[in-house]
Amino acid sequence: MIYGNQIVLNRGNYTSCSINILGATVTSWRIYHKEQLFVSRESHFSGLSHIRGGISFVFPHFGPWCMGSRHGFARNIAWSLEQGPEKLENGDVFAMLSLDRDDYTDSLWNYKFKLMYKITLCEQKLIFNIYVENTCENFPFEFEILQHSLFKVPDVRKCEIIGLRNCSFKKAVKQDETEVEDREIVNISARIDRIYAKVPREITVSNMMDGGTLKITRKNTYDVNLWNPWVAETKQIKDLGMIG
Ligand SMILES: O=P(O)(O)OC[C@H]1O[C@H](O)[C@H](O)[C@@H](O)[C@@H]1O
Repeated sequence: MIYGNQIVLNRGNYTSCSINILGATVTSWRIYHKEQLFVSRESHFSGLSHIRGGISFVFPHFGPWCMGSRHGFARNIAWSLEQGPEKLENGDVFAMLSLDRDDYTDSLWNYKFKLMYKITLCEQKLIFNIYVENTCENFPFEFEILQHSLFKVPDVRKCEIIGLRNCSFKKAVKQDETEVEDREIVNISARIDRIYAKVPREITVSNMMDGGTLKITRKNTYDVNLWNPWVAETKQIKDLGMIG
């Protein structure tokens, strides 16, 4: 179903996923009624800036960018609905969105590209397929991509992240220094902003909604960004709605 800018994948049994065409941002993922994602109530949905929360699509650059705003342009502009929402025989529902170069993206990053983003809602799983096409082979380009995901959890201090042991990481503020994670279980009890490199294909996060464990499995991506702004930084991010 499509409601204005929202594409809704409905699998029945109170399991659904909403995608806003602004940035192809996944703004809701409910499993049996329970919301799994955090989206700020103060978020702009007007296109003035990216949607604060959910799963946003970072492309073609991660972090501060000399060509444009932080984390690139893909999360700030409207994507097109290419296909769907469509139900598969097994009951899963998918939608395919796309983003093509245009004069605006040329003005920031002059490469001919097309992104295709397929989101499939399964019973207790979301599957993402990302395709990046260079539509002008004479001009190869490099890019960075990230699904910047903000999860809703009852108490982040109780979440246990497994799978990062022995991975090297850089702190976002000290990009030149590399350290190595020595913990089997990583907890979050203060501000954290790290980029882990060469992370194994699967990581898990326990004590998510209803005490469940989230398994994140990736293919052809190697780095993981772990960010929690904690109290002080949270107050500085105006559209998080935690001022005061
Ligand atoms: O405020 P944003 O541009 O959405 O960035 C939010 C965060 O994104 C990533 O997680 C970076 O590692 C952080 O340094 C940054 O604060």
